[in-house]
Amino acid sequence: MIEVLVNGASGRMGSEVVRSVMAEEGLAIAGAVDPAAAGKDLGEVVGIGHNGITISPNLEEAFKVKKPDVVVDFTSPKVIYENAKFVLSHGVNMVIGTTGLTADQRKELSEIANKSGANGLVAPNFSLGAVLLMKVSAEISKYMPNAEIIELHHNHKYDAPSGTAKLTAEKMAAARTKAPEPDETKESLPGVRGGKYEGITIHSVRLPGYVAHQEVLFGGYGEILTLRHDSLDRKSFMPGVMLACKKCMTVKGFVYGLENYLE
Ligand SMILES: NC(=O)c1ccc[n+]([C@@H]2O[C@H](COP(=O)([O-])OP(=O)(O)OC[C@H]3O[C@@H](n4cnc5c(N)ncnc54)[C@H](O)[C@@H]3O)[C@@H](O)[C@H]2O)c1
Ligand SMILES: O=C(O)C1=N[C@H](C(=O)O)CCC1
Repeated sequence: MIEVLVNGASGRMGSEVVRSVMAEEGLAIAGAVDPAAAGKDLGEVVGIGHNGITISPNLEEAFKVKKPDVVVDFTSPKVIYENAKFVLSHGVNMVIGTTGLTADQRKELSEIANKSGANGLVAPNFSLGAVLLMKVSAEISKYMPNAEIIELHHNHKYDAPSGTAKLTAEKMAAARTKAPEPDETKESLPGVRGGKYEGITIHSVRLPGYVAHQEVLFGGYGEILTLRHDSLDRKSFMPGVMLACKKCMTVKGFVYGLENYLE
């Protein structure tokens, strides 16, 4: 049995992960951390009834109770780097869904993991559809380098652009064989054209009602190709998270993107 600790256990994603781990063959809950629900019964917090597991206030306290095989982290861009340093330096495998780690931070975490022997995955999106959207977008970029990304999320999201939009743009820019043509527009309202990653414009929409959605628009000679993915429910991320909890036990190293565990 793989023992999983869920960090951010009372959050939107964390509570879904707790319920999924409990239902998943081969996985068990080793512990849960969330300062917002510390001292409370985990089962009651995630809505499945009393289960006798008390939520810890931080990782240090949780590791004193039981050191897990894997930590799954869905917390906040504000705390993820410190969380990951703690977990990986203790030689514990880590599945990171929290967005906001920079390339430099991922490199440092990889070095810490290599030293301690821990494995890890950073995946800005665990839904299969979103991973496929990124893969196909990179392929299309070889032929249609002029592209814009529109990502649409709920209004409680902390960061912009989304981690998914950033990884999509990175993959597209890396796959391109020619530079996109610049547009001739001058903004009369600052920011109205969105942000740019290597010539790819990213627009971030935040509205109540959305979960997680992304469009990639490619412009060509008299034609437009539009791709769209919609996560309509946080359940869409759960098969990917469950797979990652299992794969990180055996796949060596610290990797970026769920595709590393699919291929
Ligand atoms: N990779 C994916 O597929 C995916 C999917 C959805 C969300 N996300 C990302 O996951 C993160 C969390 O999203 P959410 O919607 O669940 O947020 P949320 O605000 O609902 O939940 C975050 C939880 O973390 C807790 N927390 C804050 N600081 C903590 C700390 N130091 N230690 C432990 N817990 C702490 C909060 O109390 C809260 O309960 C965001 O970065 C979001 O972008 C990724
Ligand atoms: O709800 C969020 O926040 C999400 N964040 C991810 C991102 O930033 O890419 C994607 C899934 C939902």
